[in-house]
Amino acid sequence: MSTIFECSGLTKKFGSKTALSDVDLKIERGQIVGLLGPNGSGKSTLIKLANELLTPTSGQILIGGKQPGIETKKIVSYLPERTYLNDWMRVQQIIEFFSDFYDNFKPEKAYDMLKRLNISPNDRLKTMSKGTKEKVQLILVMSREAELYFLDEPIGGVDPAARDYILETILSNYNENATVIISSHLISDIEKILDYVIFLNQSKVVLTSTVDDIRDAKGKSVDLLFREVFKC
Ligand SMILES: Nc1ncnc2c1ncn2[C@@H]1O[C@H](COP(=O)(O)OP(=O)(O)OP(=O)(O)O)[C@@H](O)[C@H]1O
Repeated sequence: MSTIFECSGLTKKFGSKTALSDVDLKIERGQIVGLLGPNGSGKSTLIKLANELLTPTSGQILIGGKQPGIETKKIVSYLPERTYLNDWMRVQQIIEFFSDFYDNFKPEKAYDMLKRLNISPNDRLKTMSKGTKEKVQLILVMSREAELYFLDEPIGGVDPAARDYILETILSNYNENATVIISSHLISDIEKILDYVIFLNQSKVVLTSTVDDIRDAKGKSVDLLFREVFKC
């Protein structure tokens, strides 16, 4: 295994507020990683720093051995917490746009996943429900053959019955050497697909573990451990 993402001494302050404090992490290739923590713990800040939407106050990030920049954007596919797509566009037009923009975007994958989730490529985003829009955005992000995927709260608006199916459909399409980092509050829904978890609390990493270790050594589900660690 080789490292796809690492950060050392990573700190982000907004004025007097510290959103991330001296975070050291190393994430290997070929894993699905849950970035978990209560509201305001720093999950989105970490993901935004990795995608250059923010710059660190101090510390360093390396993606595939390189600092975030043009080269890392080629290998990273990012689903932000808020939509950035023009919602008057039809899904088909967005797929054309992504095909032009990203060398590693595979339109056939996008059309296949849309079909499996019963979404018409002819529909405009603005006519879709919140959950369907989320599905479309996730499909677009996962249709790139990236080395690292960042999914910031990917299925919050999707109904519980559809979540498993979406996670399976989307993950069945991704290359097993790639790494997926998912931030989510829906731990019981996503934990079945996770290999590794990072717990953040109040801007710091409080636990990193393989999911197998949590289940075997601690005899707990990730959801139960999360509830214990973050009990109010
Ligand atoms: N642009 C900003 N200006 C000021 N403070 C910010 C900004 N962005 C984030 N913060 C603060 O940094 C901290 C971490 O925020 P972040 O959005 O990373 O948390 P999160 O773990 O993603 O939370 P949630 O689960 O609610 O999405 C919070 O206290 C938040 O208020």
